[in-house]
Amino acid sequence: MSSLFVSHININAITNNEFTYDRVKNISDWILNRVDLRPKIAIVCGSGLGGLGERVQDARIFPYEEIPDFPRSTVVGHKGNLIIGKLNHIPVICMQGRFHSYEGYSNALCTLPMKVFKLMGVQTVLLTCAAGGLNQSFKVGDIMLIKDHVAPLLWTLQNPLIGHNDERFGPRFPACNKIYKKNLRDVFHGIAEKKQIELQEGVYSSFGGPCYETVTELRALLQMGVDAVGMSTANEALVASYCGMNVLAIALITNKAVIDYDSENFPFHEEVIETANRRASDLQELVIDFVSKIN
Ligand SMILES: O=P(O)(O)O[C@@H]1C[C@H](O)[C@@H](CO)O1
Ligand SMILES: Nc1nc2[nH]cnc2c(=O)[nH]1
Repeated sequence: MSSLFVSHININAITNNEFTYDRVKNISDWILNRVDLRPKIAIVCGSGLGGLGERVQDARIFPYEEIPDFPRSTVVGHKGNLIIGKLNHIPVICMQGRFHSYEGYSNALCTLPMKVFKLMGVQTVLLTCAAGGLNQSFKVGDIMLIKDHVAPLLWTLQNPLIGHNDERFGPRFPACNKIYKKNLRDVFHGIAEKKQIELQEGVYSSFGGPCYETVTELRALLQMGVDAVGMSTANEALVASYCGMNVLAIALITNKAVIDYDSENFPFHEEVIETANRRASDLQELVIDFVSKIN
């Protein structure tokens, strides 16, 4: 049996037909029956950013493999734990590791946790990710608030909302011009200013991976106004917003996207993890303050 196997669920199912309301409710009830806390804030830790999970106090830790119908994490830098506890006395649910389409999961499966959060009563989802910096004024280690996305996979049958639509999750035709909430970005800017941590804001683009981009792809994205590139987050933001939850998304610029055909530089995952580890503590401090502010 493959380690990717998830009981009953076809991990390659392109449409969300596999993820009925009852099935998602079953997962959410399984979790709620094991904890007293009722978090209103969910946090997803991106590549190398799982250290935030270790800051959660009074933590109940559920390895993904224990949760019924939940996918497994297979990527270095993604531990694969769902953690429920408190950050600065505020109840939170934290994913120490996310799911990517390059792991062999459909986007419908990658975004299943957003629907679980919705049924658990979560109101705000804070997504973090590692990304390559395309904006030439960005430096490795910069923290960028995502204000919008360009996600070609979501233009295809890999859109996680394709399939049956259950209005208890959200509308058939969701608007996408206000996915990343401005009021939450404003709060986050205020916190960063107080802590004197420089913050960028920009457009994130995500691809399925696992390969990084070609020079020409990156140049085209630059022309479209993209500031950073990754392999996740846009799908989760879409589904969280569709489910009526507020979204704040943060990309850590872990490497420079190479837009020079003759450059000897190239992106690699160890650099991504190393930068994430180096900048983890600033990001954690910002997130912990943010959680207290919006609760
Ligand atoms: O899970 P995120 O989006 O933070 O991780 C990015 C995308 C790939 O998983 C990995 C590539 O280095 O980093
Ligand atoms: N697609 C993509 N994902 C990343 N994740 C971290 N860095 C990068 C990058 O340069 N490109």
